[in-house]
Amino acid sequence: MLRWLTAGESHGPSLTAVIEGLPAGIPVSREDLVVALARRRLGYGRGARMKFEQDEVQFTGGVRHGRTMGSPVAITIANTEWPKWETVMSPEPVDVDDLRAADDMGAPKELARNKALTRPRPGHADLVGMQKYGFDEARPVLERASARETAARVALGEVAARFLQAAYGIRLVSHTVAIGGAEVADDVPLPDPDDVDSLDADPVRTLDPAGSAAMVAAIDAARQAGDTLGGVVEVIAYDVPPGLGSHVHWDRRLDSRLAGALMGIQAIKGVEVGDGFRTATRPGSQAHDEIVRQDGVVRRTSGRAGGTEGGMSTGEVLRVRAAMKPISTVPRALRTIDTATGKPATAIHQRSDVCAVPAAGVVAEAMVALVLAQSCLEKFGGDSVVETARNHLSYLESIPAEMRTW
Ligand SMILES: Cc1cc2nc3c(=O)[nH]c(=O)nc-3n(C[C@H](O)[C@H](O)[C@H](O)COP(=O)(O)O)c2cc1C
Ligand SMILES: C=C(O[C@@H]1CC(C(=O)O)=C[C@@H](OP(=O)(O)O)[C@H]1O)C(=O)O
Repeated sequence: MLRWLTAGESHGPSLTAVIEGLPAGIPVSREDLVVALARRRLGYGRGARMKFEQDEVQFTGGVRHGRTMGSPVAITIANTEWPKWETVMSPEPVDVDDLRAADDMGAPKELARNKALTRPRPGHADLVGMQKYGFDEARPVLERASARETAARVALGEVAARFLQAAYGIRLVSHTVAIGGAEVADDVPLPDPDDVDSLDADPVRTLDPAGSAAMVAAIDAARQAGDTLGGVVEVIAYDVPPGLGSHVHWDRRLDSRLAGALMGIQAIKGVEVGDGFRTATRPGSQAHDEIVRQDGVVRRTSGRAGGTEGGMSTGEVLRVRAAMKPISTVPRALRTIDTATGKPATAIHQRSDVCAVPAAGVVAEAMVALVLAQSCLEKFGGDSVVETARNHLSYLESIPAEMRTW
């Protein structure tokens, strides 16, 4: 069983990620993680932190001489700003009243970080987190609700992606399909996983120049208006074998696991598998992917289902989308209450992103990689890359020639 966990706060000393159940022999290096984390920091509309955040990453377990050993893989990502937050986020007891009193007496800005955050932001975890955990301010909630945590998931996802490629030849890519009201054109070809550099070179990670320009303009307009934007990202996986997941039980369905993993990303409010909600508007004759024999192999005439049927991968291109709500720290602050007094107030506004949709695509790609790695290991097992790759091949060879899609 493949399982993973992350820990760490947005302004704590570091993030920690552990993944257990990966086979031995996956080629992966610190440099791979550095590149993956740099991709997550990209994207037009991100805030100041992404300009200086270094994501100082290292393996602290499970990898030796560039290969996994089959033991839990542990990763640490240091937070660049930790020295400024050492007191506010100190794990040791501090006299909070003293610190807050210093703030009230006009302390320099770095000390004013201690101020109680009592004006919860609509759309963030602040208010309900305070109610649930019994806090009198939002700091202990927002520190973990923050999408800083997604850096840890991207690092784990990179290890999973290296595994998928080395063992089964599966490759993944993500791109942005909409920001605010601006969308990519319908006829733009799917991105090539072997050329992510072209995607990453685009300010919003899309291959449609007109769509990209419209999205950048939308972000500029939102910034000028003191507003924020959400959007839609798509993840595509190529060369996924048929039969991952299962129709026999709800929690074994691949589509259910993918949806759960994508909804588990901060601010994601909708998931589509294949054409998803658009399929619901079509008649059955135009909703499914017809099965034909072409050039001696089984083919689908379209990819509307997004590569799953009956909760299993079909062997076609896997395609899932996630819809992100606009950033909830809105500069033109929304109405809230001050939880210290109960009186009306405007929500706290601190440094924040205007739009983080391009980064959410990189996070979504990581989550899909993790789910696929888990599903592949359930299907093929194996304690080494060589063993699981052999099991994969023998399964494919067991499928009768009349049913093969390759
Ligand atoms: C990559 C990424 C970056 C984000 N950046 C911010 C940000 O700068 N400010 C903010 O208020 N929310 C940001 N968010 C969204 C919050 O984390 C999210 O709104 C919050 O966790 C509440 O969303 P939820 O209701 O889905 O949990 C970001 C989300 C992602 C995925
Ligand atoms: C730190 C990251 O994203 C953060 C996500 C986030 C939020 O509220 O989710 C708020 C901001 O944090 P800060 O207040 O420190 O600038 C973003 O920068 C990151 O992605 O690494």
